[in-house]
Amino acid sequence: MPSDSSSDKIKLAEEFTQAERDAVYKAIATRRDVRDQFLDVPLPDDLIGRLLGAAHAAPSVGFMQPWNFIVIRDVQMRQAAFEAFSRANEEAAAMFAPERRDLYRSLKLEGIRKAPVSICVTCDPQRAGPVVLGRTHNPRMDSYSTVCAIQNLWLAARAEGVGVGWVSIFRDDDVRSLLGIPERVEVVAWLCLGYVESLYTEPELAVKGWRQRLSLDELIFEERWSEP
Ligand SMILES: Cc1cc2c(cc1C)N(C[C@H](O)[C@H](O)[C@H](O)COP(=O)(O)O)c1[nH]c(=O)[nH]c(=O)c1N2
Repeated sequence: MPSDSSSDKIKLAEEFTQAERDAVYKAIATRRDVRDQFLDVPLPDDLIGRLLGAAHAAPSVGFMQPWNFIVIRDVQMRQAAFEAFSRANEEAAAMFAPERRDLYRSLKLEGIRKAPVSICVTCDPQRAGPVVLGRTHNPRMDSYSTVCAIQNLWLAARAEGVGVGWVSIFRDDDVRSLLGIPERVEVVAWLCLGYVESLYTEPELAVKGWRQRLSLDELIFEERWSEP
């Protein structure tokens, strides 16, 4: 006989039709990071609102909800962010071994000016006071929570036909001063959003020979860490 808790689980599974389950996995499998495929078409405010609603529904440590979302449409702001990216990207290129550098330089790693909207996602470590349920022994849990919000937004955007690109090639201070973000607040992500003409079916970095997807089987351990 199944225990009460396992029959409850089975009931919960019935709340999604097979088509709804398929849709969730489809969004996960076909979500891509978008750099260059953005269309010059504005995103409606209500759509942006739904995406932010999805982000705000994310789990967070101690229900801290440490995120803020700075919505940036202004062309000059996006141009300034692009210039900050370009400076950081030059520094980044120099860090790769010479044989990788040309390939690195050939990659398009942002869509800041092409995408009509950027959203900077931040994390306020003071949102819920000095002691937070679940964060007592690892303060990074607030950043992890914010990343959960970003992933929710990213998947919801895929279902809405909106591309998202995460740009992290910035000096932190450049983004902070551009957007007036206080020192205590962490800059977690600069996201570029827009309708897209098409999406890669595989990660663009894999298609362009930068790095391939790892085998999942090799990443799963049974019971204990067991590196070969
Ligand atoms: C935290 C973080 C930061 C970045 C990224 C992702 C994440 C999670 N990615 C996107 C990344 O390259 C991409 O997710 C992988 O290559 C896998 O491709 P898909 O997302 O499956 O298309 C990314 N891409 C890019 O072109 N410029 C960037 O600065 C970043 N930064």
